[in-house]
Amino acid sequence: METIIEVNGIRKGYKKRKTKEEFIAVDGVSFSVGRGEIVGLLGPNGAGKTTTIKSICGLLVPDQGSIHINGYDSVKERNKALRHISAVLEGNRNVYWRLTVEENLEYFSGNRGMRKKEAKTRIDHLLHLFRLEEKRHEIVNNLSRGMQQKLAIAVALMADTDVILLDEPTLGLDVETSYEVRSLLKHIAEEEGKTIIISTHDMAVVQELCKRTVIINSGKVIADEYVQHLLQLFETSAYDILLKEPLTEEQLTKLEQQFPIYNLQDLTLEVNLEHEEAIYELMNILSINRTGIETINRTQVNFEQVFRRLVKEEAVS
Ligand SMILES: Nc1ncnc2c1ncn2[C@@H]1O[C@H](COP(=O)(O)OP(=O)(O)OP(=O)(O)O)[C@@H](O)[C@H]1O
Repeated sequence: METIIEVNGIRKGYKKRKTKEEFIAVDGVSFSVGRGEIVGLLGPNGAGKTTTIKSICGLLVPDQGSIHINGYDSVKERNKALRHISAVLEGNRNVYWRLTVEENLEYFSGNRGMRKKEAKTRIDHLLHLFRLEEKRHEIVNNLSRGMQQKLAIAVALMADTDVILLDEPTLGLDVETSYEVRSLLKHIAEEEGKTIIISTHDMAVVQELCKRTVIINSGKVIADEYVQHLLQLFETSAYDILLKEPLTEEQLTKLEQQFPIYNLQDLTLEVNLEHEEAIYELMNILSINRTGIETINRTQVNFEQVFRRLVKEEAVS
C-alpha cells in the first residue's frame, strides 16, 4: 500500500507558563498511514493525540522529527504538503459561524478553485448525503451541535483533499447523531477513497471504522496494530472468573506476580492466562485458602476492554 502520511520521531514540548519548565507532550512518535486507510489515534486524556493531529495539519511545528504528506515535508514544503489535508478539529474551527451552511460550502469550494457549476453539484450532493438540505440557508450559529459537526465534515469533503484528520468527531453528540456521523465517515472512506485519521475516545468509532489503531500513552506509541489482531490477542487469553469467596492478601499478591490482572471487583476477577495450563496454576493459588470458583468464562472482548488493558499494562511495566 502506498504510504501517504509518514510521521517520523516527532517530539513536542510545551513550556509551563509559570515555571518555564518544559513538558514533553509528544515524545518520539512515529507511524505511517497508507492511502485509503482509516486509522484510529487513541490514548487516555493528555496522551498527546491532539498535539499529534495538530502537528500533522501544520498548526504546530514539532521540535524534533519530521512529517511527510504525500512525500512533502510538512515544514520545509508546507504549502505543498498541506494541500493534501483537511482537518476537523474540536470546536468546529473549520466552519464560519456567521455564514450559512451553503455559504460555508461555497467558500471552501472557492478555496479549491472549483468552477461554479462543479461546486454547485458537489454542494447539492453533500447536503443530500449529510441530510442538511433543509438547513441550507441557516446560519451555522443556529444549528445544533450535531448538525455543526456534520457540516464541519462536509466542509472538509468540499475541500476534496486526499487526507481528512478528525479530532473527536463524535464528542458531545447524542446516540443517533453519533451513529449517523460514524455511518457517514464509513461511507466517505469506502466510496470516496479518503485517507482518514481519527483521534477519539469513542471505542465504537474504532471498532466500527478503523482497521488499524495507533495507541499513544504519555506521548509515546504503545501499540500500532490492526484492531482485529488486538481483539484476537486479548480474546484468546482473557478470562472472567467469578469466585465463591473473596481473595486473601496472600492470594492476590501471588496472582499478581504470575498473571496480569485486569480487574478485580468483589468476587469477579478478570485475568489474562497466556496458556490453558495457566488455569491450573491459578487454581493452585486459589486452593491456598480453598477459594472456590463459581464460574469461569473466556471473555468476549470488545475494543474498549482491549484499550483499557493495553494502557493499564503500559502503566504497570
Ligand atoms: N498549549 C499548551 N500548553 C501547555 N501544555 C499543553 C498545551 N497543549 C497541550 N498541552 C499538554 O500536553 C499534553 C498532551 O495534550 P493533548 O491535547 O495533545 O492530549 P490529548 O491526547 O489530545 O488529550 P485529550 O484526550 O484530553 O484531548 C497534556 O498534558 C496537555 O495538558
